[in-house]
Order: sequence, then structure tokens, then C-alpha cells
Amino acid sequence: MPQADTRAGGRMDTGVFTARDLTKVYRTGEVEVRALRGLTFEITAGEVVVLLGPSGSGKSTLLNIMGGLDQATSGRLFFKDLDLTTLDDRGLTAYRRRHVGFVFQFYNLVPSLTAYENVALVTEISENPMRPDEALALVGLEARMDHFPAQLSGGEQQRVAIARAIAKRPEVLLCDEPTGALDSKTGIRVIEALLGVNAQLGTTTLIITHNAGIQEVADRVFFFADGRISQEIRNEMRRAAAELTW
Ligand SMILES: Nc1ncnc2c1ncn2[C@@H]1O[C@H](COP(=O)(O)OP(=O)(O)OP(=O)(O)O)[C@@H](O)[C@H]1O
Repeated sequence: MPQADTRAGGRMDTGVFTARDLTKVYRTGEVEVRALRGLTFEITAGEVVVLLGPSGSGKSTLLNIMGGLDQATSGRLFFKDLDLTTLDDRGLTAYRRRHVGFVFQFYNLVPSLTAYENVALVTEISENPMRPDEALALVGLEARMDHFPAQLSGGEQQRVAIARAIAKRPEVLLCDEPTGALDSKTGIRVIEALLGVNAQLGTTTLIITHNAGIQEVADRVFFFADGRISQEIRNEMRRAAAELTW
């Protein structure tokens, strides 16, 4: 056992996330899919990490487990002091509500509510939220608060979804293909919004993408292959979103 696992709580001191030999096996009838084959990593507060790799290599599986949407099969995953791998459904739900914001490829906004009201849906049930207009200002949409989703572009809708995800001030923002449905100009604006939130709130941010160009805005890049992190790169200099092209 590594030393970190034998101390009280078994955690590392600096990690927001600490994973040790994390695996996930999906069983459907006779078929077994080994989606994660032993991941060990640490992510520190405020980091921006981009996850790249072919379809089926395990990126979403990892993000879902880190977000408390799914359970690992074996290994350990700590969020600070909290061992996510020992939590039951109720514990995972509490963890998710308190600490995690999600952004997905499709924005899942309520069409009959304005941008403001979509964000307010979350702030009304959170402990220490920012105001919906503050959250929308953080993603540059203060002038569009009263617009309905159908009156906004795809990128603007995604920025509303980001405002909704960060309005409860989560420590972690998990993004699964946030620019997947967008053209490059709009996608860059969405990445800019994510980096702006990271800079202003210090939110630890993970971004899954098929767009290799986005790796340049990350502190670190995890390359996935066949359920493993096959390579990890640390960028000495993070590129600004405005400098991206794809
Ligand atoms: N609920 C599930 N039941 C069974 N198998 C699953 C389930 N979810 C994912 N898998 C399998 O686990 C493997 C990893 O899938 P995952 O979605 O994590 O990959 P990914 O890298 O995110 O792919 P993509 O880039 O296409 O989203 C794949 O073989 C997938 O078919």
C-alpha cells in the first residue's frame, strides 16, 4: 500500500482528487467491458486538466466516477478527505450536490425559462450560491439574462449551462465534450468562459474533448488509451482561449 493509503483518512494533502489503481468493469449479461484498467493520478486545486483519447477509451467513465454519478469497481478515489469509493448512493448524491458542477455536450436548458430562470433553478436549492445575474456575468451573458434558450446561439446556451453549473460555487467543474456541438468560433468562446471561471473562482476543471487543439489551454493533459492514461503532459505555459484555432 502506498503511504498515502495508510494515514488517517488515507488522503494526500495537496490533492483535490487522488486516484489509486482505479478500475471500472461494466457487466452486461455475459459481456464484460473493462472501461478503466487501473488509473493512478492526483489533481490539485485550481488545475485545468484536458482528457483526450479515442472513443471508448474510458474518459466519460472516469468523469462520471469523479462526479459521483457512477461507482468504481476497485481502487480508491478521494475527493480531499472523502473516499468516494466507499460512499453509497445517498452519500454520492450529497457529494455531487455540494461539490460538483457538470457541463455536457447538450445544454439541457429548460426551453420555457429565461437564461436567468434556468440558473435560478439551481441557486434556489443551493447552500451558498451566487446570484443568477452574477453567474451569468461570469460567462459574459449579463445582457442576455431575459432571453429564452431559443433566442440564444448554441454557444450562448452552453454558457448559460456553465453559469448554471458554477452558480452553486462548486469546487469541481466536470465538462464532457462542452464544445462538441459547436463551431470553432463559438467553441472558443465557451472555452474562454470555462477558463474565466477557473481564473476567478479557482474551480478545478476537467474537460473531455475530441478536439486536440484545446489541450493547449490546460495545465495538464491526460491521454487515454484502452482504459488507461497512456501519457500525461504538463504545459509550462497555458495558451489563452483566444489564441486557439481548430
Ligand atoms: N453503462 C455502460 N454499460 C456497459 N458498458 C459501458 C457503459 N458505459 C460505458 N461503457 C463502455 O466502457 C468503455 C469506455 O466508455 P467511455 O464512455 O468511458 O469512453 P469515452 O472515452 O468517454 O468515449 P467517447 O469519447 O466516445 O465518449 C466503452 O467500451 C463503452 O462501451
